[in-house]
Amino acid sequence: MTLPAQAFDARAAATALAELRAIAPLVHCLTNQVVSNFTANVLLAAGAAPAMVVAEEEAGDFAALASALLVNVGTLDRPQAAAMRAAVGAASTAGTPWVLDPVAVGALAWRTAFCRELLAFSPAVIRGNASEIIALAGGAGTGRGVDSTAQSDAALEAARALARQCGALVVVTGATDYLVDAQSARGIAGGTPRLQQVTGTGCALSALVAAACGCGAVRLDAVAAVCALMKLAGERAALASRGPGSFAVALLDELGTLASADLAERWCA
Ligand SMILES: Nc1ncnc2c1ncn2[C@@H]1O[C@H](COP(=O)(O)OP(=O)(O)O)[C@@H](O)[C@H]1O
Ligand SMILES: Cc1ncsc1CCOP(=O)(O)O
Ligand SMILES: [Mg+2]
Repeated sequence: MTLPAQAFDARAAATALAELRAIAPLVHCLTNQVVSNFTANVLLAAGAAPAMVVAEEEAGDFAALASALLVNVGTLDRPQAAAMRAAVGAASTAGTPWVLDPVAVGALAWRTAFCRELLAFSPAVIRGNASEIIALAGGAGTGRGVDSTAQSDAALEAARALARQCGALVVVTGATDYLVDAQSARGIAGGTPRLQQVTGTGCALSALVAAACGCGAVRLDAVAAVCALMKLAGERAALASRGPGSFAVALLDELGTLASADLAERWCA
């Protein structure tokens, strides 16, 4: 069975993006070594404030005072796992919303068990590619390292099961991004395959999702806003660049300069 997906509310998303830029949420990032700098720059470009506070001794304190927390297991090791446990525990106690990016879950047993352990601490959002979401929900791992071998619509049922299991909003990205909760699914089509040719766009999007969660009550519109923002910035950057290097630079420029009203213009009929 395939879940029917509704269109997202692009006008409400435009409003939510303007609010995010006004609030400039402080995002505590526990992320992987590959994408740390790029993630910080994406958050800054979009109007949020990044901070990578990584020591186990400090991660809990900072998670308690940040607007939101990102946990990304891309280059997970023992010290980082300890810092993540401290941060997620403190975030739960303090009411800081946190986002899980289950990079390469399904491909590797230790990180798969670790992410499943963290689900008990109620992430606000889980953002992953289709293979990761299918595997985290208990299906067979179909990924190729950090990349998906499945289309995002193939993960809709898994996303629904995961949302029901842990109460999170589940975001499955791909040619169409889907926002799935226990009751509904919303789709955002667009973007460009070029987004897959620069490492860290998915990871940076998860950080933007955390920023969206750090703007008050977790709202579907705010998460949709940052997904749409990445897609539209990618479309524009593809037109303004001549390869992966200039695309990455152009993407940051577009994330910073795109007007919130542009989201409504792009996706409203
Ligand atoms: N085929 C595609 N066409 C358009 N946009 C895509 C495509 N694949 C991925 N994206 C976009 O690239 C970004 C990263 O998504 P994805 O590649 O699924 O994550 P990950 O890097 O975690 O595997 C998202 O903004 C997503 O919408
Ligand atoms: C290449 C790589 N290896 C471990 S984490 C990572 C970055 C993955 O980034 P993304 O999932 O956003 O493409
Ligand atoms: Mg990727």
